[in-house]
Amino acid sequence: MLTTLLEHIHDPKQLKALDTSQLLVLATEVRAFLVKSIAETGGHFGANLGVVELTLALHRVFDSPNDKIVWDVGHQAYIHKMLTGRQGLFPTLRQKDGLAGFPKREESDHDQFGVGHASTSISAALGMAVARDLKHQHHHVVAVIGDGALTGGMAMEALNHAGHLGTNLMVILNDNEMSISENVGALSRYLTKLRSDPSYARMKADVEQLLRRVPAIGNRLTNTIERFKDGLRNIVVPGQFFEAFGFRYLGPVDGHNLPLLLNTLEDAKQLKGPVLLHLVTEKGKGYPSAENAPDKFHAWPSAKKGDKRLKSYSQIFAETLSDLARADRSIVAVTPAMVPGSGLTGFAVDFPDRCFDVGIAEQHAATFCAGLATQGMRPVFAVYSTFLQRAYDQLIHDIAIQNLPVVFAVDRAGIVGPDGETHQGAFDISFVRTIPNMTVMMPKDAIELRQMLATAFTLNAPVVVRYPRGEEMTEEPAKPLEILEVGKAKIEREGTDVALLALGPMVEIAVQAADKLLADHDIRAQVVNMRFVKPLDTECVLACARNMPIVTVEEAALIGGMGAAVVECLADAHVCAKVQRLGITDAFVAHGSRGDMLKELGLTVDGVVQAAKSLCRQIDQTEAH
Ligand SMILES: Cc1ncc(C[n+]2csc(CCOP(=O)(O)OP(=O)(O)O)c2C)c(N)n1
Ligand SMILES: CC(=O)[C@@H](O)[C@H](O)COP(=O)(O)O
Ligand SMILES: [Mg+2]
Repeated sequence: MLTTLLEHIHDPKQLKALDTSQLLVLATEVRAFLVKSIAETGGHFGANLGVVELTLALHRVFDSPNDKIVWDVGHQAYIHKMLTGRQGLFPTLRQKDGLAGFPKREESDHDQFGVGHASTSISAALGMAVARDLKHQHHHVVAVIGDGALTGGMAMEALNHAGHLGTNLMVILNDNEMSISENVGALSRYLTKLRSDPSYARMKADVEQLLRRVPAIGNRLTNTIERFKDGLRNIVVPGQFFEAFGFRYLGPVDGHNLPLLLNTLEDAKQLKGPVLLHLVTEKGKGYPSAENAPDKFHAWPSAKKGDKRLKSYSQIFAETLSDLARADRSIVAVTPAMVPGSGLTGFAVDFPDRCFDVGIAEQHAATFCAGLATQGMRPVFAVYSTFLQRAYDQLIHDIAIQNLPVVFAVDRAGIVGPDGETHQGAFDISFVRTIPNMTVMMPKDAIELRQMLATAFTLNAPVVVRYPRGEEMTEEPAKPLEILEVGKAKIEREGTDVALLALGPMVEIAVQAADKLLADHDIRAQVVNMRFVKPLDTECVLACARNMPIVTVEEAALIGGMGAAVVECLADAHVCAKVQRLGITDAFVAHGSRGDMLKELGLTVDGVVQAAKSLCRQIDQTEAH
């Protein structure tokens, strides 16, 4: 049987024994393995194909885990995982109890920093470098950051600090001109200039040659000459931006030329102080469809939908927004580098002047919305729940205190599935509900999502509409869209034995649980679609609590969630009631399918039935005594 080089790599140290031609063979094998494996499991695709040579070169030149390699976002770390003893786990990628889709410290000593969100690598690597210095150690620290992630404010803050400290740190900028979709912004334009202007490369070579010829004689003269050299460099040598931050800039270098990469890394490794190595790579390299449409192959494309009426919540949000925007010219959409994920591709085409991709910059996006709102615009901040965490102070300081009418379209709220801990939308209710002036709602289905968006624009205050990752059956909405009464829950099913207070997609689970409770246990459950977490329908909650025990069901953290709001309401009204809360317990939810993880949390029909049954049994026992 034919064996491959890759099969025999269990430790990156083994790469040191391979010559360049063997490494080139290995690169081909890695690509083939990656394509086959991700086609089976799904996962992040294009970014990994783009760093095959880089990852091989890094593990050949550096000595992981003693040398620290820190990946930004981490969606491109699959090859790193393959080369560090985890190749056999790829069939379990992003599945429950399987290999994680991002680096995780508990998974391997080679994963130096847990990640999933963008723009953290330079800060984390700098922390590691400073710890090394304080402990008088001598290893290398390397951060690998993409051109998209570099647009994040944190990356700039870290460059600023690293340049100030001046310690040994290598930052590798993996520039493929792409974020998930095309990278945007002035910095991106600057990188394009560095990459593509042949005169830069020519001038750089000429100047370096000229500088080498200038003789260094005598101290005073040397200083003058050095100043002259620096001046010349600043005029014509690319990388001025990074040099101004205190980094030595190297590049641009072809990130797919393995021999060149090996030499460049070996040289760069000898340099002292902060160094930025600018690599030019291609997202999707080696897989033509991904090379031609890197945005579509950021992750392996999901199977085509069979039923045309099945749409993602993101699509329903964006279509509704387009309808509303046609009627109201003040509506604008703002997204932090998530045009396709948020469903905004069509909106961006229809309203190019009213759709703003601000790059990976959630903090800026929030305050940008605030500014728009002060001028009478109606900004919609389309953001994943997990990434909204980045903008908490902006939410309070820039939006809520001034009671500005920003609509937060909070996508991926609840369990997201295969991305795991870093991406679960667990906390938004807890962190938003505590802020004065905020309204928080969650639709049970597509129709309600449309109604809630329309309702949000009737309020002259900040509003969160949260909705899950997933698909919904959708019919053409009745027009005009019904405006909901703010703070009013809806009783979906009358009952007398137990009240199931549910939020979002959990309403359907509760309805099915009520059917089962009646059929199998003769328990009549009342089902309430809470709709609003804030303001809470306290009248409805108290009416339920006075007559029956309560089970709350939500796809959100229990601490601070909708159930917590119900319990606060009872405490404030001095009403004693038996309440069982179902939701995300005080632990991070790992990766796995959405279904698997909801099951683990008891957020299923059976989970609700069990909880309701046991509450009713407790009450029967109390009454029997
Ligand atoms: C704070 C944050 N916002 C948004 C995202 C979603 N996201 C994941 S990868 C990515 C693009 C990153 O682009 P780049 O760093 O250039 O890496 P590439 O995929 O091009 O290799 C985005 C926007 C994220 N992970 N974290
Ligand atoms: C790495 C990252 O943050 C994104 O690529 C994320 O995985 C996208 O998630 P969705 O698939 O839910 O859009
Ligand atoms: Mg990129």
